[in-house]
This record gives sequence, structure tokens and C-alpha cells, in this order.
Amino acid sequence: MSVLESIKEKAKASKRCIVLAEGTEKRTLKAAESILKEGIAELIMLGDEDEFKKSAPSSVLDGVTFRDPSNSPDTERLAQELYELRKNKGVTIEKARQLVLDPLYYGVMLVKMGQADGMVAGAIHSTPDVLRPALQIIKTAPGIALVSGCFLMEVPNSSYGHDGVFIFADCGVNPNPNAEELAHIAVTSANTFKNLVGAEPRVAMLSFSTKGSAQHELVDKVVQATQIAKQLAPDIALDGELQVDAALVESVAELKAPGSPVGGKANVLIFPDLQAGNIGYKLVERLAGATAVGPICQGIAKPVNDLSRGCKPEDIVDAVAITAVQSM
Ligand SMILES: CC(C)(COP(=O)(O)OP(=O)(O)OC[C@H]1O[C@@H](n2cnc3c(N)ncnc32)[C@H](O)[C@@H]1OP(=O)(O)O)[C@@H](O)C(=O)NCCC(=O)NCCS
Ligand SMILES: CC(=O)OP(=O)(O)O
Repeated sequence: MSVLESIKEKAKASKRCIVLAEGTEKRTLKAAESILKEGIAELIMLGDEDEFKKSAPSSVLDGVTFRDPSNSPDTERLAQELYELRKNKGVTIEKARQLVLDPLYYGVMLVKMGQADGMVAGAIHSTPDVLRPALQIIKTAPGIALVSGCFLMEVPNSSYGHDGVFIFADCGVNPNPNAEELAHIAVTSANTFKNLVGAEPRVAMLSFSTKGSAQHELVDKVVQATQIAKQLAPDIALDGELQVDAALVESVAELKAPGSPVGGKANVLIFPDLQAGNIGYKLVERLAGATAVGPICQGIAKPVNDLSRGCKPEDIVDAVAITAVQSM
């Protein structure tokens, strides 16, 4: 059974309630049909009611809870709650009433208030628009300072990583993490790998240099992040700085990084910044035909996960299953 199949099985066994904030979007409706058919989660779908009645297939119309934030009995109560949560940030009650009409804010409020276990959106909204309400309202998990975005990658017919399965990070949130932030991203990503894949993470801190082969301030950041991450989590197999070929390929690792504990067998790839991470995951998805699920938010107090606007319905199904498992 593949890693994603086993995640779906776990989700089915727990029947969590997940909000799909883009409830009238075509790929989301298709995904909802599969989620209901396979019993992966219960769904609350948000959007314009007329639009939903027009576009939802009958199985979805009958099988989900639908809410239109502009016409829902709990909108005013959620606005009051949002006001209480954000008044110290200058949000007035009028502003809170306006914000909850946006399904992305309304959906995050449902999760915050415990009426849903998690939320997925991003098929038509950009990442900043999806993540801002979650970061403002749900905030980081206890003991975590930084939320980051990883992808669960399943590369077909690959023996690299964990039989082709990887976590890539940060591909979604922090544009230019400093060394300390990069170290935190590495440690959180190792935990995400352990929780979702159920195997031991081997973390590579990626660069254009391997063990001093190039000198540059960009490399220095990765070297420093590696030191900090080792101090933060001495039990994790983690090494850097490594080029991606040294991280993945045994023979290259023997040449460039002999003795490295993760060289040639890394399954968690930490990119030095968001440009590299976002480009990297899309290259592997498009050129290697990998399944790429995410950005999965790590370090957030309750699961809210993003999608790429280029996603397929199956990616939304996978993201819902992962969201359900994260909420356990
Ligand atoms: C994530 C992102 C939207 C947050 O930045 P922003 O919109 O400017 O938001 P702000 O800086 O105003 O922060 C809003 C809140 O989120 C918090 N926050 C922002 N980034 C955070 C992070 N990485 N971890 C934890 N909290 C964070 C802030 O502390 C702030 O909290 P507060 O309002 O309670 O004080 C921004 O970093 C971003 O646009 N990242 C790139 C996303 C992207 O385009 N990805 C590529 C495609 S996947
Ligand atoms: C994750 C990501 O890159 O999202 P989008 O393609 O929507 O910008």
C-alpha cells in the first residue's frame, strides 16, 4: 500500500469533518464526490448557495453540509468571536463582520471554534490569501515559533528517498528564512515525515555546495542552519550542506560527502529559500510525474492546508486525507 493510500485508510477510520472553503469550484466539487464515495471525511462546503445548487452533483448536494457565509445563522456569532480574537490587532466589529463573509475567514473560524477539524483551500486563491487568516486566527502550535509549508511527494518508480516518497520544505510559506528559521523548518519537516510516512526521517540541508565545495554567504546560511538544527534535535539524522545529487545518490554521496549520515539516502529535502523550494517541487511534479500534495502547513495549532492553483481533483482528495490525519 502506498503512503498516500495508507493515509487515506487512517482518515476513513476516523471520519473527521473538513471544511472545503472553495465549495463551488469545479475541481473541489469533483474531489468532494470522491471523498464522500470513499468515506474519507465529512465535509462542510462554503460558497454562494445559488452557485452551489447549480453546480454540485446530487451526491454532493445530499452528502455534505453547505454554508453560505453571507446567509448563515452563525455568521454574526463568528464575527463576534473573530472581533474578540483580533480586537487587540485593531480589528473593529464592523471589520470582523466584513471578514467573516469571506469563506477563507469563515472556514478558519469554524476550525478555531471546534466546529470542524481542519480546512483545505487554494484551488482558486493564492497561498498568501489562504494562509493569512489561518496564521492570524489559529496561530502556531505550542512550542512552535514558525509555520512553514511542505509537500508530500510521491515519485513514481523511484528508489530514492523512502521508495520515492519525500517531504520537501519550505515550498510554500517563508520567502527567505534566516539560518535559525531554516533550522526550525528542518526539524518540523522531520516530524511531519515521521507522522505522515511512519518512517525515520533523513534530512538533507540543500545548497549549491557540498561540505565546503563552494564559498558564499548563501552557503554560510545553510551551514549555520545545519548546526542549529543539530542542536535543536540531536536525535534526528540530519546533514548539510549538501547538493541535491549528494543527498539522493549513494555513489555521488561517497564522492562528495563520504561518511555523511544522510548522503545518498535523504528523504526530507530542505531548500534554502522559497524560490528554490517552490521551483523544486513543481519541477519534480511536472517532469517526473510525481504526486505533490500541499503546501501542507506544519507548525500550525490546527490543520489548515493550502493547494496549488494548478491542482487536480485527486490532489484535493489527498490534501483532505492529510488534513484529517493531522487533526488526530
Ligand atoms: C505567509 C504570508 C502570507 C504571511 O505574511 P503577511 O500576509 O504579510 O502577514 P503578516 O506578516 O501581516 O502576518 C499576519 C500574521 O501571521 C503571522 N505570521 C506570518 N508569517 C508567519 C509564519 N511563517 N509563522 C507563524 N506566524 C506567521 C504574523 O505573526 C501575524 O500575526 P499577527 O497578525 O497576529 O501579528 C507571507 O509570508 C507570504 O506571502 N508568503 C509567501 C507565500 C507564497 O506566495 N508562496 C508561494 C506559493 S505556495
Ligand atoms: C503552492 C503553490 O505554488 O501555489 P500556486 O501554484 O497556487 O501559486
